Amino acid sequence: MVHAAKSKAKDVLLELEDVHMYFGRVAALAGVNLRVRKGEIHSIIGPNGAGKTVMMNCINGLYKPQRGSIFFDGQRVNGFAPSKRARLGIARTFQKIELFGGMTVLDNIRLGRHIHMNSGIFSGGMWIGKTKREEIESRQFIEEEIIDLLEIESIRHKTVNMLPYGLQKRVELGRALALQPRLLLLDEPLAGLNLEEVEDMARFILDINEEERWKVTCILVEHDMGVVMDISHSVFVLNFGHKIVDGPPEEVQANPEVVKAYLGEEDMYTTRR
Ligand SMILES: Nc1ncnc2c1ncn2[C@@H]1O[C@H](COP(=O)(O)OP(=O)(O)OP(=O)(O)O)[C@@H](O)[C@H]1O
Repeated sequence: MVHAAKSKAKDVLLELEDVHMYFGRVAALAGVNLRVRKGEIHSIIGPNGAGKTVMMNCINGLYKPQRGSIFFDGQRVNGFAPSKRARLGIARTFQKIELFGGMTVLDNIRLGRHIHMNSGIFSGGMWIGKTKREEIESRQFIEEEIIDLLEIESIRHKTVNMLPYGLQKRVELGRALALQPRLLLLDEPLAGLNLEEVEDMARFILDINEEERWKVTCILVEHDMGVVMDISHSVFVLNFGHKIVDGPPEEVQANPEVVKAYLGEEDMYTTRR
Protein backbone atom coordinates (compact mmCIF):
# COMPACT_ATOMS: atom_id res chain seq x y z
CA MET A 1 0.00 0.00 0.00
CA VAL A 2 1.39 3.40 -1.00
CA HIS A 3 0.72 5.21 2.32
CA ALA A 4 2.25 2.41 4.41
CA ALA A 5 5.33 2.41 2.18
CA LYS A 6 5.75 6.17 2.73
CA SER A 7 5.57 5.98 6.49
CA LYS A 8 8.33 3.35 6.52
CA ALA A 9 10.82 5.79 5.02
CA LYS A 10 11.63 7.25 8.44
CA ASP A 11 14.53 9.38 7.28
CA VAL A 12 12.39 11.16 4.66
CA LEU A 13 10.63 14.30 5.90
CA LEU A 14 9.06 15.44 2.64
CA GLU A 15 8.23 13.57 -0.52
CA LEU A 16 6.73 14.77 -3.80
CA GLU A 17 5.51 12.01 -6.03
CA ASP A 18 4.67 12.65 -9.68
CA VAL A 19 3.44 16.20 -8.96
CA HIS A 20 1.78 18.04 -11.86
CA MET A 21 0.72 21.68 -11.68
CA TYR A 22 -0.81 23.40 -14.71
CA PHE A 23 -1.77 27.00 -15.36
CA GLY A 24 -3.98 26.75 -18.42
CA ARG A 25 -1.78 24.91 -20.89
CA VAL A 26 1.49 25.74 -19.12
CA ALA A 27 2.84 22.78 -17.15
CA ALA A 28 4.72 24.57 -14.37
CA LEU A 29 5.47 21.15 -12.85
CA ALA A 30 5.34 18.13 -15.14
CA GLY A 31 5.62 15.03 -12.97
CA VAL A 32 8.11 16.09 -10.30
CA ASN A 33 9.54 13.61 -7.77
CA LEU A 34 11.54 14.87 -4.79
CA ARG A 35 12.67 13.30 -1.51
CA VAL A 36 13.97 15.54 1.25
CA ARG A 37 15.67 13.66 4.08
CA LYS A 38 15.47 14.80 7.68
CA GLY A 39 18.33 17.14 8.56
CA GLU A 40 19.15 18.14 4.98
CA ILE A 41 19.53 21.43 3.21
CA HIS A 42 18.00 20.49 -0.16
CA SER A 43 18.29 23.26 -2.74
CA ILE A 44 16.17 23.75 -5.83
CA ILE A 45 17.85 25.59 -8.68
CA GLY A 46 16.89 26.40 -12.25
CA PRO A 47 16.32 29.34 -14.59
CA ASN A 48 13.60 31.97 -14.27
CA GLY A 49 10.22 30.38 -14.82
CA ALA A 50 11.52 26.84 -14.18
CA GLY A 51 8.80 26.17 -11.58
CA LYS A 52 10.77 26.62 -8.34
CA THR A 53 8.30 28.93 -6.61
CA VAL A 54 5.38 26.84 -7.83
CA MET A 55 7.06 23.85 -6.18
CA MET A 56 7.37 25.78 -2.89
CA ASN A 57 3.73 26.85 -3.17
CA CYS A 58 2.66 23.23 -3.66
CA ILE A 59 4.68 22.16 -0.61
CA ASN A 60 3.21 24.78 1.75
CA GLY A 61 -0.31 24.43 0.34
CA LEU A 62 -0.80 27.75 -1.45
CA TYR A 63 -1.24 25.75 -4.67
CA LYS A 64 -2.99 22.41 -5.01
CA PRO A 65 -1.38 20.25 -7.70
CA GLN A 66 -3.83 18.68 -10.14
CA ARG A 67 -1.99 15.35 -10.01
CA GLY A 68 0.45 13.61 -7.72
CA SER A 69 1.02 13.33 -3.99
CA ILE A 70 2.83 15.31 -1.31
CA PHE A 71 3.80 13.50 1.88
CA PHE A 72 5.06 15.23 5.02
CA ASP A 73 6.61 12.87 7.53
CA GLY A 74 4.71 9.98 5.97
CA GLN A 75 1.33 11.73 5.92
CA ARG A 76 -0.36 12.70 2.63
CA VAL A 77 -1.01 16.45 2.93
CA ASN A 78 -2.47 17.29 -0.51
CA GLY A 79 -5.81 18.49 0.86
CA PHE A 80 -4.34 20.45 3.78
CA ALA A 81 -4.53 24.27 3.84
CA PRO A 82 -1.30 26.26 4.46
CA SER A 83 -2.35 26.88 8.09
CA LYS A 84 -2.75 23.16 8.73
CA ARG A 85 0.64 22.45 7.13
CA ALA A 86 2.11 25.22 9.34
CA ARG A 87 0.72 23.42 12.39
CA LEU A 88 2.48 20.27 11.20
CA GLY A 89 5.72 22.27 11.10
CA ILE A 90 6.15 23.70 7.57
CA ALA A 91 7.26 27.36 7.64
CA ARG A 92 8.09 29.67 4.77
CA THR A 93 9.87 32.85 3.77
CA PHE A 94 8.90 34.63 0.56
CA GLN A 95 10.74 36.07 -2.45
CA LYS A 96 9.22 39.47 -1.65
CA ILE A 97 9.42 40.39 2.02
CA GLU A 98 6.03 40.13 3.72
CA LEU A 99 6.31 41.89 7.06
CA PHE A 100 4.18 44.38 8.99
CA GLY A 101 6.26 47.47 8.21
CA GLY A 102 4.67 49.66 10.87
CA MET A 103 5.34 47.19 13.68
CA THR A 104 8.51 46.46 15.60
CA VAL A 105 10.94 43.65 14.88
CA LEU A 106 9.90 41.80 18.04
CA ASP A 107 6.17 42.12 17.29
CA ASN A 108 6.71 40.79 13.76
CA ILE A 109 8.55 37.78 15.13
CA ARG A 110 5.83 37.23 17.76
CA LEU A 111 3.11 37.44 15.18
CA GLY A 112 4.88 34.89 13.01
CA ARG A 113 3.44 32.01 14.91
CA HIS A 114 -0.14 33.30 14.74
CA ILE A 115 0.00 34.39 11.10
CA HIS A 116 1.36 31.06 9.97
CA MET A 117 -1.34 29.30 11.92
CA ASN A 118 -4.06 31.55 10.56
CA SER A 119 -5.29 32.95 13.88
CA GLY A 120 -6.00 36.64 14.36
CA ILE A 121 -5.34 38.98 17.27
CA PHE A 122 -8.58 37.92 18.98
CA SER A 123 -7.95 34.20 18.80
CA GLY A 124 -4.33 34.91 19.68
CA GLY A 125 -5.64 36.51 22.87
CA MET A 126 -7.75 33.46 23.61
CA TRP A 127 -4.71 31.30 23.09
CA ILE A 128 -2.81 33.33 25.64
CA GLY A 129 -5.74 33.23 28.03
CA LYS A 130 -5.96 29.48 27.89
CA THR A 131 -2.28 28.79 27.95
CA LYS A 132 -0.33 27.95 31.02
CA ARG A 133 2.32 30.32 32.29
CA GLU A 134 5.13 27.91 31.43
CA GLU A 135 4.05 27.82 27.79
CA ILE A 136 4.14 31.61 27.54
CA GLU A 137 7.57 31.62 29.14
CA SER A 138 8.75 28.98 26.72
CA ARG A 139 7.47 31.09 23.80
CA GLN A 140 9.32 34.13 25.14
CA PHE A 141 12.42 31.98 25.41
CA ILE A 142 12.08 31.02 21.72
CA GLU A 143 11.77 34.71 20.77
CA GLU A 144 14.93 35.47 22.71
CA GLU A 145 16.75 32.60 21.04
CA ILE A 146 15.70 33.80 17.59
CA ILE A 147 16.88 37.34 18.35
CA ASP A 148 20.15 35.97 19.63
CA LEU A 149 20.66 33.61 16.67
CA LEU A 150 20.00 36.31 14.07
CA GLU A 151 22.02 38.94 15.95
CA ILE A 152 19.19 41.49 15.97
CA GLU A 153 19.25 42.41 19.65
CA SER A 154 20.01 46.08 18.92
CA ILE A 155 17.04 46.50 16.56
CA ARG A 156 14.39 44.48 18.39
CA HIS A 157 12.30 47.58 19.22
CA LYS A 158 12.85 49.31 15.86
CA THR A 159 10.02 49.66 13.35
CA VAL A 160 10.57 47.32 10.41
CA ASN A 161 9.98 50.07 7.78
CA MET A 162 12.98 51.95 9.13
CA LEU A 163 15.39 49.06 8.63
CA PRO A 164 17.62 48.42 5.62
CA TYR A 165 16.54 45.59 3.32
CA GLY A 166 19.18 43.15 4.57
CA LEU A 167 17.92 43.40 8.15
CA GLN A 168 14.31 43.05 7.03
CA LYS A 169 15.29 39.74 5.41
CA ARG A 170 16.65 38.60 8.78
CA VAL A 171 13.43 39.58 10.51
CA GLU A 172 11.44 37.59 7.96
CA LEU A 173 13.59 34.58 8.71
CA GLY A 174 13.00 35.17 12.43
CA ARG A 175 9.28 35.26 11.87
CA ALA A 176 9.36 31.89 10.10
CA LEU A 177 11.44 30.44 12.95
CA ALA A 178 8.84 31.56 15.50
CA LEU A 179 6.79 28.61 14.29
CA GLN A 180 9.56 26.28 15.50
CA PRO A 181 9.36 24.56 12.12
CA ARG A 182 10.49 21.07 11.21
CA LEU A 183 10.76 22.11 7.56
CA LEU A 184 11.73 25.62 6.49
CA LEU A 185 11.09 26.75 2.91
CA LEU A 186 13.45 29.57 1.96
CA ASP A 187 12.54 31.34 -1.29
CA GLU A 188 15.55 33.34 -2.51
CA PRO A 189 16.78 34.44 0.94
CA LEU A 190 19.93 35.98 -0.58
CA ALA A 191 18.30 38.04 -3.34
CA GLY A 192 19.13 41.73 -3.08
CA LEU A 193 21.74 41.29 -0.34
CA ASN A 194 25.29 42.64 -0.47
CA LEU A 195 28.29 40.36 -0.08
CA GLU A 196 28.57 40.72 3.68
CA GLU A 197 24.84 40.19 4.15
CA VAL A 198 24.98 37.08 1.93
CA GLU A 199 27.72 35.63 4.13
CA ASP A 200 25.71 36.39 7.28
CA MET A 201 22.52 34.89 5.88
CA ALA A 202 24.32 31.74 4.68
CA ARG A 203 25.76 31.36 8.19
CA PHE A 204 22.31 31.74 9.77
CA ILE A 205 20.88 29.07 7.46
CA LEU A 206 23.71 26.71 8.39
CA ASP A 207 23.16 27.41 12.10
CA ILE A 208 19.43 26.76 11.81
CA ASN A 209 20.18 23.47 10.05
CA GLU A 210 23.11 22.27 12.15
CA GLU A 211 22.76 23.61 15.69
CA GLU A 212 21.36 21.11 18.15
CA ARG A 213 18.87 23.72 19.36
CA TRP A 214 17.28 24.06 15.89
CA LYS A 215 18.14 21.14 13.57
CA VAL A 216 15.66 22.37 10.94
CA THR A 217 15.45 20.66 7.56
CA CYS A 218 15.56 23.32 4.82
CA ILE A 219 14.49 23.61 1.21
CA LEU A 220 16.35 26.48 -0.41
CA VAL A 221 15.41 28.12 -3.71
CA GLU A 222 18.35 30.30 -4.68
CA HIS A 223 20.19 31.73 -7.69
CA ASP A 224 23.53 32.22 -5.88
CA MET A 225 25.28 29.06 -7.08
CA GLY A 226 28.36 29.59 -4.91
CA VAL A 227 26.32 29.49 -1.71
CA VAL A 228 24.02 26.72 -2.97
CA MET A 229 26.95 24.42 -3.78
CA ASP A 230 28.67 25.31 -0.48
CA ILE A 231 25.86 24.72 1.99
CA SER A 232 23.54 22.14 0.37
CA HIS A 233 23.52 18.41 1.02
CA SER A 234 21.48 17.87 -2.17
CA VAL A 235 20.68 19.99 -5.20
CA PHE A 236 17.61 19.49 -7.39
CA VAL A 237 17.87 21.07 -10.85
CA LEU A 238 14.54 22.00 -12.39
CA ASN A 239 13.91 23.19 -15.94
CA PHE A 240 10.51 23.94 -17.49
CA GLY A 241 8.80 21.82 -14.83
CA HIS A 242 11.09 18.79 -15.30
CA LYS A 243 13.91 17.48 -13.14
CA ILE A 244 17.32 17.48 -14.84
CA VAL A 245 19.22 15.97 -11.92
CA ASP A 246 18.92 15.64 -8.14
CA GLY A 247 21.95 14.70 -6.04
CA PRO A 248 24.94 15.88 -4.01
CA PRO A 249 26.45 19.21 -5.19
CA GLU A 250 29.56 17.58 -6.67
CA GLU A 251 27.43 15.18 -8.75
CA VAL A 252 25.18 18.00 -9.94
CA GLN A 253 28.15 20.19 -10.90
CA ALA A 254 29.61 17.33 -12.95
CA ASN A 255 26.35 16.59 -14.77
CA PRO A 256 26.85 17.35 -18.50
CA GLU A 257 23.42 18.96 -18.91
CA VAL A 258 24.02 21.22 -15.94
CA VAL A 259 27.55 22.06 -17.04
CA LYS A 260 26.24 22.93 -20.49
CA ALA A 261 23.60 25.19 -18.99
CA TYR A 262 26.01 26.88 -16.59
CA LEU A 263 28.56 27.51 -19.31
CA GLY A 264 25.95 29.71 -20.89
CA GLU A 265 24.57 27.46 -23.59
CA GLU A 266 20.99 28.21 -24.11
CA ASP A 267 18.92 25.20 -22.94
CA MET A 268 18.70 25.70 -19.22
CA TYR A 269 18.62 29.45 -19.17
CA THR A 270 16.10 29.89 -21.90
CA THR A 271 13.04 31.19 -20.14
CA ARG A 272 9.55 30.63 -21.40
CA ARG A 273 8.35 34.08 -20.42
N1 LIG B 1 -0.41 31.97 -10.45
C1 LIG B 1 0.05 31.70 -11.66
N2 LIG B 1 -0.74 31.83 -12.75
C2 LIG B 1 -0.28 31.53 -13.98
N3 LIG B 1 0.97 31.09 -14.25
C3 LIG B 1 1.79 30.94 -13.20
C4 LIG B 1 1.39 31.23 -11.87
N4 LIG B 1 2.44 30.98 -11.03
C5 LIG B 1 3.45 30.55 -11.82
N5 LIG B 1 3.05 30.53 -13.11
C6 LIG B 1 3.88 30.11 -14.25
O1 LIG B 1 4.52 28.90 -13.88
C7 LIG B 1 5.85 28.88 -14.40
C8 LIG B 1 6.84 28.66 -13.26
O2 LIG B 1 6.88 29.85 -12.45
P1 LIG B 1 7.73 29.99 -11.12
O3 LIG B 1 7.35 31.28 -10.49
O4 LIG B 1 7.59 28.78 -10.29
O5 LIG B 1 9.22 30.07 -11.67
P2 LIG B 1 10.56 30.18 -10.83
O6 LIG B 1 11.40 29.01 -11.18
O7 LIG B 1 10.26 30.40 -9.40
O8 LIG B 1 11.21 31.50 -11.47
P3 LIG B 1 12.03 32.73 -10.79
O9 LIG B 1 13.43 32.23 -10.59
O10 LIG B 1 11.95 33.81 -11.82
O11 LIG B 1 11.34 33.10 -9.52
C9 LIG B 1 6.05 30.19 -15.16
O12 LIG B 1 5.77 29.96 -16.53
C10 LIG B 1 5.02 31.10 -14.54
O13 LIG B 1 4.61 32.09 -15.44
